[in-house]
Amino acid sequence: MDVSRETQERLEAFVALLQKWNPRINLVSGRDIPFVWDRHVKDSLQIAPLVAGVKQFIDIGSGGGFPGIVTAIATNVPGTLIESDQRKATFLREAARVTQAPITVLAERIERADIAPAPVVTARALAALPKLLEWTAPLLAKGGKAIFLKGQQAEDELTEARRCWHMDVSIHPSITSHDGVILEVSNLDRV
Ligand SMILES: C[S@@+](CC[C@H](N)C(=O)[O-])C[C@H]1O[C@@H](n2cnc3c(N)ncnc32)[C@H](O)[C@@H]1O
Repeated sequence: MDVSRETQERLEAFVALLQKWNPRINLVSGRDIPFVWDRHVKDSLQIAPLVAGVKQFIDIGSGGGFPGIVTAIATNVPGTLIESDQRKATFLREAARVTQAPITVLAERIERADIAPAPVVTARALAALPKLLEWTAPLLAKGGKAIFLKGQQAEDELTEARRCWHMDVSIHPSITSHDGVILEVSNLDRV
């Protein structure tokens, strides 16, 4: 995905910070450190076109900032990143300061988050779809959509989730992982 030079520089500053902090906090697997750009940044960048143009987004279980920080940098859409691990939350705040990403960090458990719903909720590598939807529903504004980066179990998780939820789902193939998909979920409602 093409990004502007300014975005590229902000993303590079983010990756440099993550590489500096990772030995202390384990934001991503140590084995991934040489491949952060391909495995994590590019993977997260894929959802930028799906988020661009909305007023705000919420990213749940943000960890080291994937996709939350990358999305905020690439789109300049303001985001709230919910991450219960205090050390990771501190990292995310520092990443926002260094990169000028327009984010707010909520160092709280998702199920306790008391914030206004947003038109987009994102998540990556957090939980199976039924649990993700439980967490997402209260945070999603009416008419909004959820965007989940999922692995090869996505089809099975969708089957399971449809027992409890009505929803429309667009499935986009991942360009960074041959068995990964991006689920775009709208019209979410309990069965
Ligand atoms: C496997 S990591 C994935 C992080 C990131 N989204 C990524 O793709 O690299 C899951 C993250 O979600 C956070 N998390 C898990 N359950 C949570 C909850 N109930 N509330 C807030 N954060 C949670 C964990 O602390 C962890 O940082």
